[in-house]
Amino acid sequence: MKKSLLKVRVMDFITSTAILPLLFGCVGIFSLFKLLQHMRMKAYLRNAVVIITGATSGLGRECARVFFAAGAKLVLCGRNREALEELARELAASRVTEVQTHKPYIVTFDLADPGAIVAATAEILQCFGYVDVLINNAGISYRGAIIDTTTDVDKRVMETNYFGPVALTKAILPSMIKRRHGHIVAISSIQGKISIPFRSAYAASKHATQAFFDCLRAEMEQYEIEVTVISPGYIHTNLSLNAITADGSKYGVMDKTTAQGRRPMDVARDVLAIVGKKKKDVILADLLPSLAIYLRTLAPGLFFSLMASRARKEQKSKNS
Ligand SMILES: NC(=O)C1=CN([C@@H]2O[C@H](COP(=O)(O)OP(=O)(O)OC[C@H]3O[C@@H](n4cnc5c(N)ncnc54)[C@H](OP(=O)(O)O)[C@@H]3O)[C@@H](O)[C@H]2O)C=CC1
Ligand SMILES: CCCCCCCCCCCCCCCC(=O)OCC(=O)COP(=O)(O)O
Repeated sequence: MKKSLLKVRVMDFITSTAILPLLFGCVGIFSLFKLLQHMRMKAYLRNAVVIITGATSGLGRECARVFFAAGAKLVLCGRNREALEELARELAASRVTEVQTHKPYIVTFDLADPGAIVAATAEILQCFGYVDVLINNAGISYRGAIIDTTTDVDKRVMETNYFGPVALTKAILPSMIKRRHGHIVAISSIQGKISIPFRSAYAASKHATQAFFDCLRAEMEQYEIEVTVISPGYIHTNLSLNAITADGSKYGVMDKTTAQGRRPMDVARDVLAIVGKKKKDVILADLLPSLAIYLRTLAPGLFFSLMASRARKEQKSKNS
């Protein structure tokens, strides 16, 4: 049959049957579903009390911008009060017309200090009475060979990336359980799913994060508390500059991979949508890291060989 004749026959079929109205109906229902989802997401975050840790820089700072614009009552956390105050001033000066915005509240504490976490939680609960969303975003990275790394460094990374967020989450949880409402978010990493050489402490802390919050999700379902783990790939932030090395000194280098990473503002917008949609576990990365995760699961032997070869190459370039 000629191509043009086939086209005419197909068009005839479409117009003479109920396919066209059905097609329009499906598109209409889909658009309506999307609109309702968007409205529900906006209502979920409007006036919600949202704690963001690590709001002084990078992803946390951009999350603060997008959650502020969504009408959340923000609690900005970090160690540097001046940086948080500057951000709060900037947010207050920004013009958001769509929703009513709220002056952010600032709390400074070090995630490596359990006493400070308890005091900060008490302050937040006294001020707001409750917390709707806790975003465990603060974190520190690390570069070094296991053989050279002091246990103090391993502990420092675990304290900031794992024990701190766990302690903060545990401090907030009872108030959420009482209300049978709340949402805990953990910003993990692709390195919470796969481990790459010379990142042992960081990858271990992110794997532990994934495991803890997966357990939490299961335990909290009965209280209607949501748990979301987000695993981003590289983001263009100060993470590598602030990373610590095997002896605990600052790495202080903007790695090429980090510099070429996604814009923190774009990742923050994704975080907002993921939280608004109450997703449970999301990988926010390009194809290669996503494939690497599948490879680790489906062909671990091959994945381990690739990582060993990567380690050899990195070691060689360090020695030369
Ligand atoms: N950048 C990337 O490529 C990726 C980042 N991530 C994750 O994203 C999250 C945010 O990192 P990013 O924005 O990139 O990095 P930044 O270094 O820009 O920000 C890290 C934030 O964590 C805070 N922080 C660090 N240590 C402590 C501590 N002991 N107590 C309290 N706060 C602390 C810092 O605050 P301050 O020092 O001012 O107190 C800062 O606000 C981290 O969990 C990171 O692992 C995940 C995947 C990729
Ligand atoms: C079927 C073919 C699969 C090919 C897979 C090849 C394996 C390639 C390995 C890719 C490794 C990607 C690592 C991504 C790491 C990442 O995104 O980490 C995010 C961070 O947390 C960055 O922190 P850092 O301090 O390490 O900069």
